[in-house]
Amino acid sequence: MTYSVKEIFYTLQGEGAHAGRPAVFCRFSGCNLWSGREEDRATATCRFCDTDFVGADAGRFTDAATLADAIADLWPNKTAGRPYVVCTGGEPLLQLDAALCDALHGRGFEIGVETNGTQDRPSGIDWLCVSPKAGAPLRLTSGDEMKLVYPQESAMPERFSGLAFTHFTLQPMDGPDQAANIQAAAHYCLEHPKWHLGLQTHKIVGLR
Ligand SMILES: C[S@@+](CC[C@H](N)C(=O)[O-])C[C@H]1O[C@@H](n2cnc3c(N)ncnc32)[C@H](O)[C@@H]1O
Ligand SMILES: Nc1nc2[nH]cc(C(=O)O)c2c(=O)[nH]1
Ligand code: SF4
Ligand SMILES: [Mg+2]
Repeated sequence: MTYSVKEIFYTLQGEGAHAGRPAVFCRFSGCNLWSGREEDRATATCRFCDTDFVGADAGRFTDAATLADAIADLWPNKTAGRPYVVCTGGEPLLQLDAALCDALHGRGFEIGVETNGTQDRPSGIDWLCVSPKAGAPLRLTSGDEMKLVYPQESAMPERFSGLAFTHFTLQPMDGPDQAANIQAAAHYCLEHPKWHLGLQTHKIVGLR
């Protein structure tokens, strides 16, 4: 298995129930719901993406051990705090497999994943965060966190609130309507306390 990786970086998890936790991010190249090209955005299945995942700027890794080593190299202090890696993208479940999970566990990492939920999961994921997209079939209907970007026509929270997740996070959509979306998401949570408001804190702090 060759892994195409856009970027690997150390930061704070900005989103969801683990917000504030130091983590190495591994952003895989490519997504099944958008090509990543601006000229395709208007006709893509997922049209609000805030991320550049085109190209393998960090490299093509021909085996799991080499990629796991590159991730482990960025963890700052090998003795304090459980090392945490967040696999994202693009769509990480197009590439993340059990061999890479094993290699990361072998280096002491706890493994978080950010996924659009359209692909099956390999074994070995410790924290699965699913973020469904309107118009894309949802295959992963259970996990640790449901993190819904709000609002999305035809993917409103009522559709997902009965699924088997431990945490339900409503994340306001960034873009031209961000201020209104934050207000609307906050009020939705007040009226539906199962859902917790989740802001993209790395953008506030100025971290990647
Ligand atoms: C860039 S995606 C990569 C992982 C995966 N493809 C997914 O969609 O979950 C990482 C997270 O950012 C969220 N996201 C993407 N664009 C956003 C935006 N404009 N506003 C708020 N959240 C956004 C996604 O829903 C997802 O939870
Ligand atoms: N700091 C930080 N936290 C994040 N949480 C999810 C992210 C993502 O793009 O998947 C992300 C990201 O891009 N940066
Ligand atoms: S599914 Fe995720 S990576 Fe793909 S376009 Fe949507 S937000 Fe971006
Ligand atoms: Mg991001």
